[in-house]
Amino acid sequence: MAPRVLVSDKLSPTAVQIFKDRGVEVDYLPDLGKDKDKLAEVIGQYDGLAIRSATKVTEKLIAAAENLKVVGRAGIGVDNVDIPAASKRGIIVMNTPFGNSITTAEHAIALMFAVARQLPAADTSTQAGKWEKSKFMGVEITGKTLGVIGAGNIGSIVCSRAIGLKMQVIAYDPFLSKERAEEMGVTKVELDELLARADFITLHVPMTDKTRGIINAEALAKTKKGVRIVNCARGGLVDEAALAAAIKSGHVAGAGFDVFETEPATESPLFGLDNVVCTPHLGASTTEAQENVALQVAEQMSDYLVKGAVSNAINMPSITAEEAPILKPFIRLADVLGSFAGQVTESPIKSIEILYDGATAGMNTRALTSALLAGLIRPQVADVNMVSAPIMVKEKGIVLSEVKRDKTGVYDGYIKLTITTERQTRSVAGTVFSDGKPRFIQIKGINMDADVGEHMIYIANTDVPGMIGFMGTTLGDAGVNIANFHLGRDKDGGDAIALLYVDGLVDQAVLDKLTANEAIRQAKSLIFNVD
Ligand SMILES: NC(=O)c1ccc[n+]([C@@H]2O[C@H](COP(=O)([O-])OP(=O)(O)OC[C@H]3O[C@@H](n4cnc5c(N)ncnc54)[C@H](O)[C@@H]3O)[C@@H](O)[C@H]2O)c1
Ligand SMILES: O=C(O)[C@H](O)COP(=O)(O)O
Repeated sequence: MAPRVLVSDKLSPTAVQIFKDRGVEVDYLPDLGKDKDKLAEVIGQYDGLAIRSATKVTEKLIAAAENLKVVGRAGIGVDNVDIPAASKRGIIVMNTPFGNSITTAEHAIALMFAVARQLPAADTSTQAGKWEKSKFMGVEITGKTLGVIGAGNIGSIVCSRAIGLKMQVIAYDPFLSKERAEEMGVTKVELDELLARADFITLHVPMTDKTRGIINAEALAKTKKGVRIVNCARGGLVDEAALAAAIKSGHVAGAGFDVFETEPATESPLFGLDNVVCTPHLGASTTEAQENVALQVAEQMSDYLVKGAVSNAINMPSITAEEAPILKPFIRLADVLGSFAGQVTESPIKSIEILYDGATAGMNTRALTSALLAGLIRPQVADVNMVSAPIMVKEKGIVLSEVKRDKTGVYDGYIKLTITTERQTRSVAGTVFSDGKPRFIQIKGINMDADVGEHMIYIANTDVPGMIGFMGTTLGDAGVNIANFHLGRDKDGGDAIALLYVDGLVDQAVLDKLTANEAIRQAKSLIFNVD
């Protein structure tokens, strides 16, 4: 029987044709995404669901989706999909990472111009028969400083367009290396400097716990008087109420918003304010971008449903059916090693070296490297996947090297990741035991044997007596239950590390109590995907 796909948001007809051409039955019901009850009633009949941002793929919908195998997002952001819930049910979530980047960057530039020259208000006034020439005094863009928050796919295109407009471009992005910034012709700065210097600010970051409210009242207070702010990324990155207050006070001169805290946005503190230009999440809405993403999503979903090929999956590595059973646990290991390094590293990465020792050297190291890079970048870029991670690493100018060698030690095979940042070099190695589970076997050159839990604490300390007791008591007093406690120290006995497998996420206040002990240099809460 042919697989069945439901298209529940407005997609280019190209998608429907591709599904049909590839032997997939397709129902095109573009308004269904807005009716969650009706959608839940019918979703059980489908193998695939093709969406944009209107359909919310919630845990409840997934529970009703008995036959669903793949969700295809014709676009970039998958924040409307409950990925952990989908993963738990074995549903692959795919996106189309690059198809609408140019279009969205152009929309951000368009909003910047619209705000600089008050175009919508001037248009309304002129068409109303008024001729208010002196009311609509604008500002030039040439020579002004543009602060770009997030210099990834879209942000970097905005940078290049702004440079073409003769703007000075400064960028804040923890994952942007100085070399890549130089190559792009932009100056890498910290957030506070960007806020203080920018005449225009534009946001191009994903929505994560770190970026939610990145422009809040406190950040706005650090901006230059007369700043204009554009948000074409995700609603909630900017605190709309705080921005509205700053516009009313005259501190912020204008704002261009395509995305809102609640969408569809029927009300917002920004609505009705002078020199606020709003569009209804139109960033990706051009004929070209919609053709790109529709074509790509239909091809990817059909390839999966008909041939079992996986590409651009957020929650699943791309591997063939034959190699899957052997590779899968090592893919998990690679992801865990990358994720460990990504979570403990706080400065831009300059180079990555991956050593494949013994059995791992003979495996599909491309897939392993992609999984490792996805794990490494995920703490900064939530929507990264195995396909987009290597491209992102390349675009960021990070030097990547792989070394393969014959078995050298007691393990049949292991993977070692060494990353060099502007501040230090850090390494982590791991293997897979016969139970199929990943283990950390070395961190910073210190041997250990630690299994991987969903919630862990990493502690780096000086090797002095009493540390185990101190850690145990501090965590015990805070009600943190320790499932497993792994220790290691270097040969000379100077440095020690501990990896604790705990029952849940540990508050920063508890970690601060640990680092208050002068023997503890770093205490970090880590989360791993253990599915
Ligand atoms: N308005 C629209 O219709 C529309 C269309 C497409 C994409 N988007 C949104 O645009 C945003 C950017 O998309 P993209 O494809 O460029 O993503 P991307 O992953 O290529 O780039 C995001 C960049 O943000 C950086 N970053 C992550 N955390 C950061 C932080 N805390 N501070 C500063 N920088 C940080 C990353 O290092 C990365 O370089 C996403 O939120 C996406 O969902 C909106
Ligand atoms: O993340 C994206 O790709 C954009 O937000 C576009 O969303 P849309 O497909 O609903 O226009």
